[in-house]
Amino acid sequence: MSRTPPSPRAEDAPVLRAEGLVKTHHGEGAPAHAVRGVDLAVQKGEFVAVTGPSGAGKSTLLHLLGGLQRPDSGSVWLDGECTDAYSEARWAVERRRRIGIVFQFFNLVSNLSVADNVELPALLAGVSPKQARAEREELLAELGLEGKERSMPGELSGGEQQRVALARALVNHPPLLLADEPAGSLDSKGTREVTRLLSRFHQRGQTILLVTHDARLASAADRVISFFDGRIADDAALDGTPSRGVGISGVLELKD
Ligand SMILES: Nc1ncnc2c1ncn2[C@@H]1O[C@H](COP(=O)(O)OP(=O)(O)OP(=O)(O)O)[C@@H](O)[C@H]1O
Repeated sequence: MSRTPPSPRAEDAPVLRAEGLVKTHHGEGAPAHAVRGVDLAVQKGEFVAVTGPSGAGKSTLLHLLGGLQRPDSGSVWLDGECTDAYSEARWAVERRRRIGIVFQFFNLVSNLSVADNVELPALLAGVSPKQARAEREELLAELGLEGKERSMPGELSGGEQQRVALARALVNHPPLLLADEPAGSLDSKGTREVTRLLSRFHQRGQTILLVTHDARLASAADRVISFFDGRIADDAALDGTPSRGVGISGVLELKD
């Protein structure tokens, strides 16, 4: 019989916690052991970047943390609450309420205007149309998108579309923002823009977990996790706090 982990609802519980996460993808070829046992806690107000080579399992990890994929084993806690028993519908609700997600290719609804894209998650969460509109206006002004409300996503630059995606992810004031390569399809100007905006939201207290190849983007974080072959190889605060991981060289030695 499987044991349900305890769900302490402590005041100081991490915004996000994962324990023993494992995920293997079964596609056409050999099984891909994308996540091989990950323990992780993200505290309120942290800005964490997960970096690592292509295929290391970074996106899979982010999908597990946001409930977009289910782990084979292990558990995820949101604000101290275990998500093991969450249905798909419950995860969808929690993603609207507690987790904003930004993807590399924006995932905006192409036949909805900028304004409607940003307001949609608020309306789905039961916010009144008046309040959703007010939130949208404030965020679009903050993100330098005034005057673009009636534009369709296809009429915007990549950087602008990513700013709309950021507004949509933040419209319900989620305690946690997850971002999967948010600058992956942008040029260097767009990358600088996204980096600056994430830093600004972080300075205001937004908790962020970001997956990226981009060193500039990772350098905006205050903690960088190196992910290698499905495991955390290194986990270090950028203020000189000693690493808590075994180090990438340690992992390479272990593999040899
Ligand atoms: N849906 C899937 N079906 C089969 N294999 C998958 C699937 N998703 C990911 N994989 C495999 O799992 C491994 C980890 O992929 P993942 O996308 O998590 O890595 P990543 O570190 O995010 O890579 P990248 O930086 O290139 O996006 C890879 O070997 C990938 O091919």
